[in-house]
Amino acid sequence: MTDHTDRFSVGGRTAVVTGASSGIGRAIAEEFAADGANVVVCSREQENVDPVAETIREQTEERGGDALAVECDVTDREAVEALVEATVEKFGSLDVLVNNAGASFMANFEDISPNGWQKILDINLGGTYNCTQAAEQHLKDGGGSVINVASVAGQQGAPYMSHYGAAKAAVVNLTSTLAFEWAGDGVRVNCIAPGFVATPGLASQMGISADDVDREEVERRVGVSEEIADVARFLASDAASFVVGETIAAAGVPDVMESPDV
Ligand SMILES: CCCCCCC/C=C/C(=O)SCCNC(=O)CCNC(=O)[C@H](O)C(C)(C)COP(=O)(O)OP(=O)(O)OC[C@H]1O[C@@H](n2cnc3c(N)ncnc32)[C@H](O)[C@@H]1OP(=O)(O)O
Ligand SMILES: NC(=O)C1=CN([C@@H]2O[C@H](COP(=O)(O)OP(=O)(O)OC[C@H]3O[C@@H](n4cnc5c(N)ncnc54)[C@H](OP(=O)(O)O)[C@@H]3O)[C@@H](O)[C@H]2O)C=CC1
Repeated sequence: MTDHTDRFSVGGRTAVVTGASSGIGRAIAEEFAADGANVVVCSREQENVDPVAETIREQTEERGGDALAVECDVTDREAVEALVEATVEKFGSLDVLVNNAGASFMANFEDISPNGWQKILDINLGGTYNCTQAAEQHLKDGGGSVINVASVAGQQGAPYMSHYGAAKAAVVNLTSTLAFEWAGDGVRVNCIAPGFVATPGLASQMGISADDVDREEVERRVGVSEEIADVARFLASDAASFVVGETIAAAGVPDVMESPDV
């Protein structure tokens, strides 16, 4: 009989999680490590990821998972290549790549400057391109998996996020296209499209602190990072062996379902 516990596990794998100093990326790294994975956590500032790796090492000592913190701006190709090298040097493989690093600001389309537009495309789409290309050979060597973090804003219109929505829509398309190209090499490429998730990043866009995200909203239609991490762990595990090129929305109950009067 199939051991379902093992099929849902990512234990023993090595995962790189970009943008892991905060929010969703941090939760994914912590969840993978708690399940026995080795995780490489990266962000633009070494001092932001060092405490994450430290906490993970303390919490997962008995499970066998380990953590490495690497400073890496995903828009910097050389830094991304160094990230991949550091991963393989430390852990011997790169089995799972989570392209989570992302950013946005809210603005009317007509107020977005060329630099602002390019910046959002570079982080969200360019970063995914850089990391995935740099990791290619290692992913193919081990029959690995890529998990992109897009957004519901990349699947439908979302006001004041035209730059971000366009970038994330491209990530969704890249997911399904690359899944075709790499399926023959045993690499699965999938994507998660979160709705609103209470993170420091979302709060800063809204001009508030993460603790001030409305509790009632949290229970109703704003998720928490761990709910995205659960989906990521499923996609990285053998339980998702037949899931290829998909974008899974994790966005709670849509507004239209809010008040069914029945
Ligand atoms: C139905 C939809 C449901 C789903 C919705 C999902 C919503 C989720 C969104 C998220 O992704 S939240 C998590 C991501 N985290 C963040 O976005 C972090 C917060 N943002 C930032 O840290 C910054 O804003 C930034 C995006 C990283 C940019 O900062 P940076 O210091 O790198 O660049 P700047 O030099 O400040 O700006 C570059 C360029 O952009 C213009 N710009 C910046 N903010 C605005 C703005 N609010 N309005 C208009 N333009 C803006 C800025 O002016 C610069 O352009 P130039 O002036 O040089 O032309
Ligand atoms: N929160 C939400 O409502 C939603 C989020 N998403 C997506 O989920 C992902 C994570 O978002 P969230 O956790 O909210 O964001 P946060 O802003 O809380 O975290 C973003 C992370 O990315 C890192 N980062 C930013 N720019 C770069 C870069 N150029 N290179 C490397 N790391 C970088 C930040 O670290 P540092 O500052 O230390 O570099 C931080 O660790 C993003 O892709 C976002 O678009 C999608 C839909 C909804």
